[in-house]
Amino acid sequence: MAKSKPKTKKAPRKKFKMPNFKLSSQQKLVLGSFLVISGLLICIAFISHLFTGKIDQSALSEFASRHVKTKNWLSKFGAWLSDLFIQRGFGISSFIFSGLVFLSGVFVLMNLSISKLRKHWFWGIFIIIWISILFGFFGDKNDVLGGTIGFEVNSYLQDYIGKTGTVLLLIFGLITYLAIRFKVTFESIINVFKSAKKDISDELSSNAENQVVPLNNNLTEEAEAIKEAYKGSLDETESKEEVEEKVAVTTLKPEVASTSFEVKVTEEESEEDDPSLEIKVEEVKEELSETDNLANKLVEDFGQFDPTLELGKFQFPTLDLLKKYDAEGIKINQAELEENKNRIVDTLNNYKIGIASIKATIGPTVTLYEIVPEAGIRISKIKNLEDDIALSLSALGIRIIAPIPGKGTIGIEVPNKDSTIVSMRSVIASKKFQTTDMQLPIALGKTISNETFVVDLAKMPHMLMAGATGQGKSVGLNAVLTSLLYKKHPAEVKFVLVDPKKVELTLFNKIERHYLAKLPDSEEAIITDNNKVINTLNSLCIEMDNRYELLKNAMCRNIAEYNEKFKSRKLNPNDGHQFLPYIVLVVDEFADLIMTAGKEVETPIARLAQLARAIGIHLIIATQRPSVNVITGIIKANFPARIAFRVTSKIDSRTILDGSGADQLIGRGDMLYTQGNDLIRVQCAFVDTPEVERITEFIGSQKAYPDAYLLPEYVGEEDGTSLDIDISDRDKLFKDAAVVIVTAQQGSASLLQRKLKLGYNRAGRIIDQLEAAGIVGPFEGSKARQVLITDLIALDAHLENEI
Ligand SMILES: Nc1ncnc2c1ncn2[C@@H]1O[C@H](COP(=O)(O)OP(=O)(O)OP(=O)(O)O)[C@@H](O)[C@H]1O
Repeated sequence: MAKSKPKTKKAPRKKFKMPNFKLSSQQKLVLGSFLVISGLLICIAFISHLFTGKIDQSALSEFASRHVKTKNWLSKFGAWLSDLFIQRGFGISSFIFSGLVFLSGVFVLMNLSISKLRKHWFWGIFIIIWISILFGFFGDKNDVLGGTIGFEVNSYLQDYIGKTGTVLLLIFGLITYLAIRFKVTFESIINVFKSAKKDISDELSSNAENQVVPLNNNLTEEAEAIKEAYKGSLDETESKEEVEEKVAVTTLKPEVASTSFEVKVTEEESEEDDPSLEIKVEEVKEELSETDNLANKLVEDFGQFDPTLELGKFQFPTLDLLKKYDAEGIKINQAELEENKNRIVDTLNNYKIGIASIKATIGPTVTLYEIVPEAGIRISKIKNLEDDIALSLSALGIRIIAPIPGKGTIGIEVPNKDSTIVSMRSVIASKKFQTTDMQLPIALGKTISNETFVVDLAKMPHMLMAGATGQGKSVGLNAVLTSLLYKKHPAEVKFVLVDPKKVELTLFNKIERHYLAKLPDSEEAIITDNNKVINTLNSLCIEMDNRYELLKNAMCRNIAEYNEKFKSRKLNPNDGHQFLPYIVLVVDEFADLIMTAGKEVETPIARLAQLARAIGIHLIIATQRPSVNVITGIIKANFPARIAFRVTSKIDSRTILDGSGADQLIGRGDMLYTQGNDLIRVQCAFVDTPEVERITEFIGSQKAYPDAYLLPEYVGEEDGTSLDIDISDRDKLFKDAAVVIVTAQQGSASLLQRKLKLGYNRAGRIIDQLEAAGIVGPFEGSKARQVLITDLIALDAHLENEI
């Protein structure tokens, strides 16, 4: 048996996407029953046409007249429809059409797979046409069997390929239908013939055997009974032999049946062996839980939760707010290239280093010369010549990468005489940034091969940025913030900005109510006072703990999963669940902060850096002095993504990058980026203050939220309330807390934490005060405390009695 070729993997076919209009259960019932009834009516009209079609023919010409009567069981409409489909269309195969309409109704009613229905329709129409052509072959023009279309197609085919050609085409059509629709193969046809042959021969032989069986001796009890019965009803003329023969046939019947069963089994076996047969895997529907059902219903009724709805009309900043620079686009200076190449080759030759080949890649600020040294040259020898090469090229910022990872060449980066500005506009407009599906995409600039460099802050998950003064840090921070403003809706991301220099980030004040987060009692969202930073950082830690609690309750592992679940309405807002925006904490001049606040800042920063990645809080820390007492081991360990602008010493470079290189950069946004392994040289995108101003103004002039995003309140240990039960010493939020607890009838500290955005300690203290006031019962282990007041009226009365 010829083996069919192993199937090669098909390239994924682009699936036709149906427009996504979902029907509610009620709409499905209406549409489904409409289709089922239509299918039946069409069928009735067609059947009637077989009897009344001829009579109705004349009436059809005066169809519009009300007085003209038709005989069709569905009257004029039925007569018209059947004439259209059967007489002028496809003949009697049109019945299949009514079947397809009926089937569609059943599919809609029973909520079956649309793709299967599509298959039924495709093959249904195929067979309608095929049958119509087949009957058209034999019939005449007005024949009900083939219809006009069948006849016309036939005569067309016969004009071009003759009768024989038409017959062969029909046979081919049938084979195609059987092969694809019913998975018939050549082998299976042969098997059918074989089994039929076997069947017949078996039957013949068994018949022959029957005749020689000595009936009288072998009759079973059952046979005896039948024999008796036959005897009773025996016609006088029937002989005894005849009766016995009948009985023998009856008793032998099971044997014949078992033979045919055997044939069936062999058929099945041959099917199993057949390699061309595809196995169909039944899709098993996942059982939905009660909450899933509710969520599905809510989504069906209201659609997915849209966090952007409150600012539904929000418009993202347009590209024309960003400046276009003249000096954009790489210009190739052939003379410079040639000159540098000759110098590199000469310098290396002076040290007896031969070069096999050299290649140049021109970037916005530096050109990378990749050389392949001749065999036998030690790489370290070239690496040691860094200064000599720099001297001979009389250029700053030469960096030697020996070898370039994964390439087997040695790279020498030489700054271009005229560098080109990488504008923010060009990177934002790039396809890479526009089409990215990253969660927090940041267009940092362009690489040496002039590709836009986009990274995902959510994956980093935190970023450390260092560089000497005036080398492009602030511009870098602005580039990061601008990227996010161009890609994220105010509902999706919030910034916490810490700016001890007081001037760098002030422009972002305009978007306070859109994008910024702040402490409830602070006036300014941008934090310039170092003491306030401590509160904010601790508040972020509380927010982190709260978010972890929410994620734990929702059984999600990260913020993306949680938000997805919330959007599909599987989380109940009454349980404190809400859509969680990403929070990006930007700290400029971190060194200054460490100097003034020291450990108090370091601890929460380290906590956030260690834990906050899963719950969507990301840190960006910038510093001028990347010395070891600023970037401590614990901070460094949690900031795998680092950006180094030009630094003044090799030691600084080592602190920030764990290697040299940053000291050889040329400044003005020239930077090295690492995410733990390779160093990538990137020219940072340039965004000027007026551009940032235009963007913030554009956003700030639009409708905003009533307030900035409020972080949970943090009460420093020293100004916290004591556990005293004295009424005057109660927490400020005591009454609010009592209302929350009584309304929810649930005495738990975590409820207070969520509803009032409190830290754990403060919520715990309030619960103790509530207990002392007789509002909640005593601590009951893992269970929530009992609430002793039943409603708000009783609560008011209770509190008044106290005074
Ligand atoms: N990506 C860039 N492309 C071109 N020029 C740049 C780029 N980044 C910075 N510059 C130039 O360098 C100057 C200083 O940049 P920036 O203000 O960002 O430095 P800085 O590192 O923040 O300094 P400081 O720490 O003192 O605030 C800018 O005014 C600009 O002229």
